[in-house]
Amino acid sequence: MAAVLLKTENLTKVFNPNRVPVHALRGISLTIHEGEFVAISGKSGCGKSTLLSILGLLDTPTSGQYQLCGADLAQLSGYQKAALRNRHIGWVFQNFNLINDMTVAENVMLPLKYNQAWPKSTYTERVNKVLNDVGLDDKAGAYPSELSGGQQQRVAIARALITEPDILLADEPTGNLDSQTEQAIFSLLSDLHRRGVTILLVTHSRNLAQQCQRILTISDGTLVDAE
Ligand SMILES: Nc1ncnc2c1ncn2[C@@H]1O[C@H](COP(=O)(O)OP(=O)(O)OP(=O)(O)O)[C@@H](O)[C@H]1O
Repeated sequence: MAAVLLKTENLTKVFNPNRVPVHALRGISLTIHEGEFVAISGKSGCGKSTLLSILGLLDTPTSGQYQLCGADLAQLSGYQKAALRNRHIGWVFQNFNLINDMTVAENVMLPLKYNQAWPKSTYTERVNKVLNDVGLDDKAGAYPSELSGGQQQRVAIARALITEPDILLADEPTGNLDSQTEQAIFSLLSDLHRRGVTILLVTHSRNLAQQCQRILTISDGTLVDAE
């Protein structure tokens, strides 16, 4: 059995607890193992992004337990959580989040500067490798504005992969792309999964979710179905 990468028990998230409370998550318990490709699916507003933000250490739960790579998050300081995030998690967002006045290579290299694990002498080699992995080796010197949406998302995926994270968290990564480019980006994620990357994908698309190994369906902050 593959190792457990992340495990939650009874996670809740309440926004605006002192005004009009919004119960975004109402007790989510799940386990993700190394090597899985899992979709988080459900209607708009059901809590998908809130869950992913907590799993990716961009937000904290109101209550419940969360263990990432064996570490209990409740026991860690903000600094320790940031270190854990840099070491274990790669993020891909719907709107790419590239820095427009940096080249593709500079964007992709950025996470290495916040991660002590990689000596500076290896940066160029690593950038070339991940750009090759996403099929963009000829675009290292281009600026984001010179690329198509699909190419920009490939750059964002390369940037997420450069530190060899244990898990890739993708929040609607194809939400801004046409259907043909959506399928191409999904194929890239599938290919990365076949090469050993663990992926958690938030998607509205039932079609994409059904191409993953497992679907976690959320409704009104609750896990209703695990296929
Ligand atoms: N910062 C916030 N403050 C208050 N309420 C919030 C905040 N963020 C999210 N919510 C609420 O929490 C609920 C879950 O939101 P979330 O963004 O997780 O849903 P989602 O499933 O990702 O939706 P979508 O598919 O539309 O992106 C919604 O009711 C939303 O309005």
